[in-house]
Amino acid sequence: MPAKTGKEYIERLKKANNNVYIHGERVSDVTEHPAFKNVIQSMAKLYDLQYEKPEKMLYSSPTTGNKVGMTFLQPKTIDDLIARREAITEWARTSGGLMGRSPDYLNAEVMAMGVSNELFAEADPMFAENAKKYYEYARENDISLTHTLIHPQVNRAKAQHEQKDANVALHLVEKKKEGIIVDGIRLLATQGGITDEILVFPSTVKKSGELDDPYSIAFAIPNNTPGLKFISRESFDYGKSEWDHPLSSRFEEGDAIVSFENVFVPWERVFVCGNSSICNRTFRETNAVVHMAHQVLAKNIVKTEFLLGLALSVMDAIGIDQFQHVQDKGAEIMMTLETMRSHLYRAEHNAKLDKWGTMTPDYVALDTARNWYPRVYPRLVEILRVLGASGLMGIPTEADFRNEDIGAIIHRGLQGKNLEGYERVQLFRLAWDMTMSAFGSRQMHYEYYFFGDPIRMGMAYFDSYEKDSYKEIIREFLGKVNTSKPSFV
Ligand SMILES: Cc1cc2nc3c(=O)[nH]c(=O)nc-3n(C[C@H](O)[C@H](O)[C@H](O)COP(=O)(O)OP(=O)(O)OC[C@H]3O[C@@H](n4cnc5c(N)ncnc54)[C@H](O)[C@@H]3O)c2cc1C
Repeated sequence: MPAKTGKEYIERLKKANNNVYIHGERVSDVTEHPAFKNVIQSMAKLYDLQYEKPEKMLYSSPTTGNKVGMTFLQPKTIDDLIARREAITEWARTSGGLMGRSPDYLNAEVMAMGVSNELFAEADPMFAENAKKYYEYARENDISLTHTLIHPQVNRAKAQHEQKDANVALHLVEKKKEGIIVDGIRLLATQGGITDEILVFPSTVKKSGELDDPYSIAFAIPNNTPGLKFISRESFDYGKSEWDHPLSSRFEEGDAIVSFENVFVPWERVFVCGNSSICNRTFRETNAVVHMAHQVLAKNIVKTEFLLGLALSVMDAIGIDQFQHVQDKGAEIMMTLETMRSHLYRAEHNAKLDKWGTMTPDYVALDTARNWYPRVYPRLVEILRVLGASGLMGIPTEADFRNEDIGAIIHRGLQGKNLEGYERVQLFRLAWDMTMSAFGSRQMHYEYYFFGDPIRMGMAYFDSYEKDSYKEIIREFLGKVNTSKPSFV
């Protein structure tokens, strides 16, 4: 099957009738429900874009010759890497980088695990074959994916097997002839229920010991598998117009708790079965984390461009761009953007073929970028908030502008240096939705926790960083100091 269109994406969701709950109710059709229908339209536009720009968004499948999504490509050259990133960028631009879980993120994971599947074979060659076949299946059917990596936050001081109710977290219940039975809760599936399938994988950061083997599983199943429930948090899409809520009304992806009640997973969909050692190494040894970080960096560059454009427009609108601290804050965003671009350039141009023949970006560049952005993004949001000041609260709605009594008053009273009131408020509503609305606050939280807990990610970064050569510089420097050690020390 060739890459899907937006219409096909929506039809599949309707047909699947995933078990989604929100605001205390079972959703009968996510494609029509106010909490999901708008983001589903945005997702559909991504799939349509594949056919609007086929030269950029599609390539010929190596197995069927069908035109499949470029974001599934196994890059074999630096040009391939760049082509895949350009497709990622094209998708990200449709939302200013605000759809964090557009399908390319998990397409990169599925690709990497599918082609670098040796690790899964350590337990049984069948698991490696499963990963390979799943990549082909996802690519050929343009499967949209959600994923869940985290155990519930019960008691973080204890391993899963030590929890007072050790059956809360998703765990292996039984191995059967045809597959496995799993039961329990996993967090937190962004786009849960508005995608075709779910990937269950270990955390990218947290490591487990052998006693947590029953919790150490990886598999992929359709989102309408019996026993699977997506329990969504309340929606931040309040059904407002695009003028009022320019981001929340289109890009509110939703986050869901995922409940598995004795769910059956056929063996052909299992990649890791009760093996903490393999789980601990999955993301790094398959290079999945590298290809996912490449997608994330490309997306975050688009997001930073969007934020910079917004900050500069706010400066223009209220005539603050000549003030020193305002320029300095603008420079901070610019330097962030340029640093991210440098990481991307280094990642792509220092890429090397891995042992499976995949052109793999420079991991140090990407690891640095993925550790750094969660730290800097809250600052970028703060800058926009500080520059916007009262303008982020003086934001009447579109309906106010249409009201005969007050429309003309606010149109005049809220004019800017270069904009009329209606246009200035529209701009500031965008800045508010990016920073302070429920949607904007979630974006900040999301970026902070995107790849895992930044504190533990930072510890892992510190641990894996090559340090000896730097200590050697100091040893050598001190060794050249012209002195002689006293005989008594
Ligand atoms: C908006 C949003 C969307 C998300 N979407 C997804 C998704 O689509 N799929 C998915 O799988 N996950 C998703 N997540 C979850 C995300 O992966 C986690 O939030 C992240 O990995 C951190 O884990 P946690 O939330 O369990 O935090 P916890 O591990 O519970 O940490 C809570 C706090 O305690 C501290 N802490 C806990 N344990 C330790 C320790 N051992 N050492 C030091 N400090 C510790 C942390 O530093 C942190 O400050 C999402 C999260 C958010 C906020």
